[in-house]
Amino acid sequence: MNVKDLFDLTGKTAIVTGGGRGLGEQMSIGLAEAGANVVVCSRRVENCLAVSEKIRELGVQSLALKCDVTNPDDVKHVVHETLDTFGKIDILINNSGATWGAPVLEMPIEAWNKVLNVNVTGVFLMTQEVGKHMVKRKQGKIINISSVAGLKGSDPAYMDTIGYNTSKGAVISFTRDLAVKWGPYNIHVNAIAPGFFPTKMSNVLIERGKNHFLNKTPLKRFGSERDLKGVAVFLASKASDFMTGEVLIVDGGTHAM
Ligand SMILES: NC(=O)c1ccc[n+]([C@@H]2O[C@H](COP(=O)([O-])OP(=O)(O)OC[C@H]3O[C@@H](n4cnc5c(N)ncnc54)[C@H](O)[C@@H]3O)[C@@H](O)[C@H]2O)c1
Ligand SMILES: O=C(O)[C@H](O)[C@@H](O)[C@H](O)[C@H](O)CO
Repeated sequence: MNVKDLFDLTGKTAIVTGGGRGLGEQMSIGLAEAGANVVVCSRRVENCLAVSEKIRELGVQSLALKCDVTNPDDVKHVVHETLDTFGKIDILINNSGATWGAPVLEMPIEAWNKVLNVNVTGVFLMTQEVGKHMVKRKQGKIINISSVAGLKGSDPAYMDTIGYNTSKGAVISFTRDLAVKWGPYNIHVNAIAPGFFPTKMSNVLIERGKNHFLNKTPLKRFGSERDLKGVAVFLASKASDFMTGEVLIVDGGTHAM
């Protein structure tokens, strides 16, 4: 198969959670540029509508749906609407995420539960619902957004995020175990561990420790809009058909240091 065909997503259907802004928006656009129809969902449907509009301008179809990934009814609704409109789901990107900064001894249980709920339970709920369809069809690509923070501890002067780091480590364990369980169903489950990308979530950290983080990044810059979408397209496409249970680190070399 020609390499361009390996990366082609024409006719595929993708769901991206938290697709209304930040990295989710960038990856949604990337999948659409590669030919996929994309369902953009998030808590705020206004953001999703704007991203859907951009996607339709690329000549593919898009739906914008409200979805809190911690709410099983919302998750079911997204899967139902997607199947109703497109008849199948080929790709799921579990991108929604939340964080909370507090020293361990001061971390409120409510914040801990919220972070774990969105970042871990949300990934589970969405995967379970989409998986019912993918397992039956014996086809699927699931991409979970972890973080470099899930692979190592962070400097508390800049990132005191015990719940976040824990949740992103859990996303990697979830990815590996599910890859083993669903490999026989021809479902590929991989994770991406991004380093620092300026978004609403990370801007406060970047303001606090720009030089600190740049010093810890061999490529001496933060991730940009073009740095993640190609990786997402790769993991969503035939080009990665012999990969599952893998974590791709996209961090300018931070983890290598
Ligand atoms: N920006 C970075 O440097 C960086 C690095 C590593 C990993 N990540 C991860 O990338 C993902 C996207 O983050 P981002 O940087 O674009 O930040 P962001 O805050 O712009 O995006 C987070 C998205 O998650 C959605 N979300 C939050 N709670 C939700 C819920 N309960 N239900 C549904 N959607 C919900 C938000 O609406 C938003 O669309 C997150 O999982 C984050 O942990 C980001
Ligand atoms: O939002 C995130 O997940 C952060 O950007 C982390 O991934 C940092 O890059 C890392 O922890 C630096 O030490």
